[in-house]
Amino acid sequence: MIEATSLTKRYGKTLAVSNLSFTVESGQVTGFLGPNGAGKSTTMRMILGLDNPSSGRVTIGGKSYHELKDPLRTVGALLDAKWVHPNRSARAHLAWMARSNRLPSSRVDEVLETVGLTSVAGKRAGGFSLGMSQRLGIAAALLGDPEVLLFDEPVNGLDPEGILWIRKFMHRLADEGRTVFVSSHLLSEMALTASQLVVIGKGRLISQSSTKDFVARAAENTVKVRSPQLPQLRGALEQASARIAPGEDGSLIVSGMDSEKIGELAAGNGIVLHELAPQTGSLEQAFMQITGDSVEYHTGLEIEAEQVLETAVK
Ligand SMILES: Nc1ncnc2c1ncn2[C@@H]1O[C@H](COP(=O)(O)OP(=O)(O)OP(=O)(O)O)[C@@H](O)[C@H]1O
Repeated sequence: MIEATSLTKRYGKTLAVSNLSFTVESGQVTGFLGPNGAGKSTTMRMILGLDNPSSGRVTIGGKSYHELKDPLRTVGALLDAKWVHPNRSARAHLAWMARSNRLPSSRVDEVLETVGLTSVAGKRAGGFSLGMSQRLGIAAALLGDPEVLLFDEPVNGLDPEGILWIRKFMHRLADEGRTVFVSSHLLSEMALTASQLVVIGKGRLISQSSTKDFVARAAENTVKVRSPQLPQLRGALEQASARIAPGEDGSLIVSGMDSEKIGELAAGNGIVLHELAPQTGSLEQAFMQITGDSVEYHTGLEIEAEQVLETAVK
């Protein structure tokens, strides 16, 4: 289990992580979701003792990374798949890692087998595709047979086959009872991979919940309503506990109530409607809205994300 308590990290004037508290349980995949620059990598580095918190604390099984007796047997991580000597073979790379961390050399062939790299184990890692490099990085993370695994944006840049492989592999690790914590900036990807979500924006916690609940919240549709009797309509909606936000051209954007109910409510109160239009956006658009002000910069990936999502839900 990973537990962060009021975790905070400053880099000069930048508050990269701010008062962040969350828990990651074993036996399931937990997604760490946030737009670019939200503070995911910084948090992961703090979990792994590669960065010290400015304040607060993060523990693995109750201990900070520096307090762990045998860190690699407790926690494994994939942060940067290209972190490997290009002229070394996959086997030599893992053997070197095992030796320098006092792990049994017998693990090398075991983990190569686990990630399906046995047949290319003697080849130069420098010639590996991104997908193969990711697998090698995962093999390295598994060397110490750790209970906790951290993956930072593991599917970035992978083809659909590579994405599917990683997703299945994570489920397998969780089914073995391990704690799996995986970061991503794509809700569509996390919706298919993780059963729990820790969502952050600009270093702050936005929500921690089951993926099902977060997706339901993100996908909640709104209804645009226009009426010449706006104050009366607003009053009736508020009384019926609908949520209201101002829209364009004096319209109201209503959530928590579908268009049929709004129409009936208006009719029941003798209110004239000029427009009653359900608004459906993509899940990824809704996610961008939820994390709204917390986006540091947009990348254009949102469009790609929508396409992935649309394929995923078909
Ligand atoms: N070593 C550092 N020095 C100064 N600022 C940093 C450093 N590392 C991260 N930051 C800043 O902290 C914030 C959070 O960055 P971080 O890389 O943790 O976000 P992220 O959610 O992992 O995003 P991305 O997916 O884009 O890497 C950003 O504003 C970033 O510029």
